[in-house]
Order: sequence, then C-alpha cells, then structure tokens
Amino acid sequence: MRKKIIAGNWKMNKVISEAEQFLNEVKTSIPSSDQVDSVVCAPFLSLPALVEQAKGTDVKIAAQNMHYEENGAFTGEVSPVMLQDLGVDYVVLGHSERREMFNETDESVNKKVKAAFDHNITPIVCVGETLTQRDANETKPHVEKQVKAALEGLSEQQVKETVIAYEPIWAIGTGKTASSEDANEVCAHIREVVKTTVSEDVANEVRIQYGGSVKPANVDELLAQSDIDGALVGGASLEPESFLKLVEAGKHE
Ligand SMILES: O=C[C@H](O)COP(=O)(O)O
Repeated sequence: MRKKIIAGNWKMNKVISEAEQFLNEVKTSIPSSDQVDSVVCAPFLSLPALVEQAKGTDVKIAAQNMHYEENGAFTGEVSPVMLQDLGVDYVVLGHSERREMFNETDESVNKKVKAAFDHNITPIVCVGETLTQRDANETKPHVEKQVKAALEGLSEQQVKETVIAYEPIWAIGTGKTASSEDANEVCAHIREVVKTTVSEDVANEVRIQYGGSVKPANVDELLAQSDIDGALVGGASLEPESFLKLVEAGKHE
C-alpha cells in the first residue's frame, strides 16, 4: 500500500509573513506522517522560516526549483547544497511552468533529479501534455518520453523514492480537471513505463501524483483511483482550510 503524498505548490505567492501565518495555522492540525505525507512547496525566500517552523511537526517543506550545479557562476540561481544546508525535504522539478517559461528541458530535469538525490532531497518530477498533444493522441508517448528522460541513470532505489507528478498542462489553473479515469489511465501508463524500464517491484512502490485544478471537492474521487497516490495542488493549497481538507483526504484512502 503506497502512502499518499499531498503537496501544495504555492508557486509565486505569499510574502514571508503570510507563509509563516499559513504554517502556524495548519501545523497542529496536519495528520501524522504515518498516514499521509503533507508537503508545502514555497518560494525560496520563505523556506528558512518554514523549515524552522516545521521542525517537530508532520509538515514537510519543498523548494519549487533548483540548479543542478553545487556552486559557481550562475547568477540568481539556488543550488542543491544550499537547499540541503537549509534542511529542505523535497524539490519540485520540471514543472510545466518552468519548462514553458524558463527553458527547463528533459536533460536539465534529469541533471536536477540526480543532484537532488546527491543531496538527500526527494524530487517531485512533473510531466504532462499540452491540449494540442492530447487532441493529437500524443499524451502517452509524450509523458513516457519525459518520465524516461527524468529517471535516466538513477538507481532502482532512487526511482522508488522519486515522486512523479502527472499534470496535464491544460488542466493547470484552468478549473478543468482531467476526469479521474483519464488521469488514472495516464498515471497507470507511467507506472507501466517504470515497470518496463526499471522493475515491477519499483513500479509498485513509486508514488504518482495527479495535478491540475485539484480541490477539496474533487480530491476524494481522484485519490480513489488505483494509480493515483497523491496530488500536487496549486490554487487550492493557498488557504489553510482548503489545504487541510486536501491532506485529510490523503489520509482516508
Ligand atoms: O503545481 C501545481 C499545479 O500546477 C496545479 O495547479 P492548480 O491546482 O492551480 O491547477
């Protein structure tokens, strides 16, 4: 039985005081990490305060990106060494917004995934198709290519620990959710890809999230699907009450 993982991706929202207030409001109500993994993915500036506040609680903290190099002449970037030093648990890599707007490629995502493991940070790797690709029946081959590229060169243990987030781009921030069955079909395909490229054992353990307009009203149905092990949530993770409902839903399944 795979433990569910619910991650709230705040994207470019909340100043530090707002982030602190959010964590103060949720931290005592977060379910035990024996039941569900609850993750807050925050902008870099809020990470030090959040990591500090999350100590001794069941909230895990994630960055939303990082560079793959440990240090050097990369103006404006944040390295895995810096995130490890801070005590960050997870990092979101290859989000479609970064692929679309910040030149993230399959190759850089793979380098970042490896760098994350080198620094004891668990990667949440995002994959997903555009509406054009979906309409052209290219969803599965496209997602398969992204998954294979992201996991290239990892050990079996590392693949097992990787969290894969399937996010159809047309469903992000649009209010349009993939139907639970469609979302599950792609997540099941991703598991099949892991099975054929790595092993059945790893495929059975790797956790696959769905993301794209997940909210308290639809999370139960999505999490009830056979191959959906959690959610990566944008808009509906910004309010404490809504986030708590989402992590509670992860506990039930
Ligand atoms: O990382 C989160 C996803 O991009 C989903 O965002 P959304 O829940 O606002 O659609």
